[in-house]
Amino acid sequence: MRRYLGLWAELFLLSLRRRPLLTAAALAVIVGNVVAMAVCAPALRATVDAMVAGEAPGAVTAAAVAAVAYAAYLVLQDVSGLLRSTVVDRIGRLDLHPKVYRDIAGLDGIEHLERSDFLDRVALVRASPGRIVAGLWNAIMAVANAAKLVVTLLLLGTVSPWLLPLLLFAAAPVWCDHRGQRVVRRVELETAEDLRLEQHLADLAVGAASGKEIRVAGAGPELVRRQAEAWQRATGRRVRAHAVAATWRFAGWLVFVTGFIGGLALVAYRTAQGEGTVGDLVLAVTVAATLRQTVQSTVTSTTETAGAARLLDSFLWLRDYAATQRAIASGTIEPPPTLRTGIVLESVSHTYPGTDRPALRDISATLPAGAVVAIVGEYGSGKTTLVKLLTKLYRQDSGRILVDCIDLNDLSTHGWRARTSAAFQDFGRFHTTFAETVGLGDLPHLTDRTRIERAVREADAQDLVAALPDGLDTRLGTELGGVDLSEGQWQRTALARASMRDNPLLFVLDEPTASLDAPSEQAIFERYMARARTLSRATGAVTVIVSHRFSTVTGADLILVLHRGRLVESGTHDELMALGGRYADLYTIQATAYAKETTL
Ligand SMILES: Nc1ncnc2c1ncn2[C@@H]1O[C@H](COP(=O)(O)OP(=O)(O)OP(=O)(O)O)[C@@H](O)[C@H]1O
Repeated sequence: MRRYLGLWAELFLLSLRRRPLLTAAALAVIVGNVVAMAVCAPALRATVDAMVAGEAPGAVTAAAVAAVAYAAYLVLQDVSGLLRSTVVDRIGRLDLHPKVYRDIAGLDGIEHLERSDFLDRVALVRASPGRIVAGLWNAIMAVANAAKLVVTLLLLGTVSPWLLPLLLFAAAPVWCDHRGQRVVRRVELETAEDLRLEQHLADLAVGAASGKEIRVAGAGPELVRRQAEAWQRATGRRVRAHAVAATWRFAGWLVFVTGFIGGLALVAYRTAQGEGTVGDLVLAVTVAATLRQTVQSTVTSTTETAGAARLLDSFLWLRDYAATQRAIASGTIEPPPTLRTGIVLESVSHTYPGTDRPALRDISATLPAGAVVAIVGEYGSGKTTLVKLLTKLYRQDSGRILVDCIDLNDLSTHGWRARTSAAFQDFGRFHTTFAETVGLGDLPHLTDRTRIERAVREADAQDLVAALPDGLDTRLGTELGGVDLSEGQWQRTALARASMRDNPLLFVLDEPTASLDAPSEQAIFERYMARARTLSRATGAVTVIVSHRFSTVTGADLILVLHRGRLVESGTHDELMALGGRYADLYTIQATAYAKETTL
């Protein structure tokens, strides 16, 4: 609870700082609403008593006060809702959420993007913009409603202490409503899976991604039948649950009406006996009539405040996570202008969070300055993991990575990234203009046409650009009215993006040609080998190429062979072939298979 109070205090100060007028107005309206309610019923009683006593001026004044208070109560009630939703929306969407996104996007590593507990929480927080701030205002409303309840009880007490049990009768509809809602919520939870299934089947049946397969297989009608079945199962149970809730609500109202009539009969009896005034009777009727509403609002605002706990927990967890990561993430040393020694791996091991098996075990190797280093190995052998460590997307569990004798952990992440270029196998598809999608590879040169055109040439993508309707200015991505590209064409945009920086110290190509045909792949590799030589002369850059196809990397200066997370062999192509070990075996198998393919 202390953490929530801390968060609410912080949100309240944020609201006051960012929207001072709106926040103050919302608070003033809430307080005004409580005051108007406290004034209205006693003013009505005074009006009736003055009329009965024949005091016309007093009756008129009291009636005017009652009318103004009642009008103010109604107007402020409406305005309060409006102001609260405005402040919640503005602070939630414009101030709080962008801050959370900045915090998350600003994290150095990508561990969080591959953790399901993190992604679940992000999804929850994203789906509820404003609900975190609404939690604060629900808490304020819970306090205001409790104040209204106290006022109501005080007023009833002034008529007769016997009216105080009316609170219990007023609580009956709220309790019954709660019971009914519990049934609805339980059934909603139990049927959520059926509805998710229904949604999934609907997406499959009409979605573009699966459209071809569904049509060829003729599975459409079957999918629709299963979708309808899931829908009926879920909605049938939900309708029945709502009927049960309605019965509970009716029973609650019956109890309240019984108590209400009893209470009024009591006050009427006392008035007839001369123990109270007619004004008391009017006050009792007025206050008792609003009592249920007040109890209901108090319970609703309290329940909503408590109900937001899961969301608040997720939000606080994300913030803590971001703060912890920021605290450990970055070093401060700027990378050297050029590499002299290179990159040295000393007994590097890494296990992904939530897994038991190390993805890399005890890797020691030297990646000399200016060298082209190929990392080869079978699926899941740890190639990409090694690349993720070199680009500081993850931090190794043990061992050291030295860049010209400086520990990579001590290098400024921002500085190291500014001197790193990379094309990954799971490349991004940015739906913007072709020029921008390439220019994003080096943000300070986002609009530098000469550089973009050069990067396009390096990725051998000139023919692709020439075929686009507006050349470099063509918008990509059909959702935004642009052009869609094939897998291989998207991959070329990623390669061009990775070619934007002209002075990297580390140049990574992680399966950069997996979506390209064999001749394009060969041409690209030759081009990037040449680029690596140029970079090597300019900055001593290390070029790391990850590939499954051994034939493409035979020209590398050093080949590292990984197997189940271990470095099992290293050397040049000739050395490894002479060794006759794992590399030689796999190379021969691939070369034979390729030769068969080409002679068929
Ligand atoms: N984010 C992650 N969380 C947990 N385990 C992971 C994660 N990424 C990779 N792994 C596991 O680590 C091991 C090495 O994966 P890695 O992606 O480095 O292999 P790879 O050699 O690049 O494979 P591929 O050739 O298929 O790309 C695999 O067993 C993989 O399942």
